[in-house]
Amino acid sequence: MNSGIPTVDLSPFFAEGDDEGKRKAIKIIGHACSEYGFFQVVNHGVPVELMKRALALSKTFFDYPTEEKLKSGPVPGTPIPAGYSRQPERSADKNEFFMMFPPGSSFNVYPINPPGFRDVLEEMFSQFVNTGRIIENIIDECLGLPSNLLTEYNDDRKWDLMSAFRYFPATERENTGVADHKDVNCITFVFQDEVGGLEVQKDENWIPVTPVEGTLIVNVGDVIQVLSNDRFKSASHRVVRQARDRHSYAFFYNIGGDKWVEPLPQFTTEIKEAPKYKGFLFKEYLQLRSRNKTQPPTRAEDVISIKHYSIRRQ
Ligand SMILES: O=C(O)CCC(=O)C(=O)O
Ligand SMILES: [Fe+2]
Repeated sequence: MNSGIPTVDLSPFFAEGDDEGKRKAIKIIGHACSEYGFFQVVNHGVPVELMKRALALSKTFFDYPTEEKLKSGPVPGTPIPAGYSRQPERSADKNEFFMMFPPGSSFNVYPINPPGFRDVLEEMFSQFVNTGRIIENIIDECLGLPSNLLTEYNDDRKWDLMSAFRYFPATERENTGVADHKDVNCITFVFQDEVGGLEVQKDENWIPVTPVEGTLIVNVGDVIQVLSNDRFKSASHRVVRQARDRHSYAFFYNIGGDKWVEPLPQFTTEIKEAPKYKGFLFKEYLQLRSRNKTQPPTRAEDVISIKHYSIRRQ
């Protein structure tokens, strides 16, 4: 099925010896990351049955009355809203979500019902971390970096997070599920139910990503764009609401907040190219980005994106 973005079979990375298969996959992913910033994967290691179960359980959860869902709302005073939340009324984004940090994190809040939801969420989280490592190694290869460079740099898994989303049906006047944005993190995984609605911007066009069961959508975020000095792009994407409720999961393979992010020497000094970004502390960027939501600027040009750090040349 033509879903609009390239599809890659990751099975060679789970078997010994298929070097030809690996080379092929690396070639498609390298091309996809520079042209689209997005691709999708099959045979990615996350069990398809687990993904289906996760969607079924989150649908059950989001169908509960609000007061029931709010029992697993964020603990007051925690810096990040783990558990169940709904986008603020004035936000353009119209969705509710359940967010978690790595299993064992003291921020996490889990609902008692539906039974099994917590186990499935925790299992999904660990599976995503494994697939994240594989993609990270592939990105090293695609970019011609020493193997393990990204894994050694990205050695703090505490900042990873996963969300289950429910988007409300479009109305006659509004259809924004998530307004267009670029992800801040390293690598994002998304899967959506059969309703669909995710769209990726390429050049001036919005490409709808057709839902295919068991497929994971992968995109590179701003961190990879900066490290690669724009070799790989963090693409704008959005969710357009449909006639029916739409459910999805997103996993954000992040980096530690204390990491310094700047173009790697392999793409600057070593090849005598100018850096396109100044360096920054990751958590400072996260803070600026979260302000876009908590105190939305009135002028569109004041919304913070990775351009905030770009070095403009005459
Ligand atoms: O729900 C989705 O399909 C994607 C959500 C998304 O882009 C995000 O949360 O950054
Ligand atoms: Fe996103």
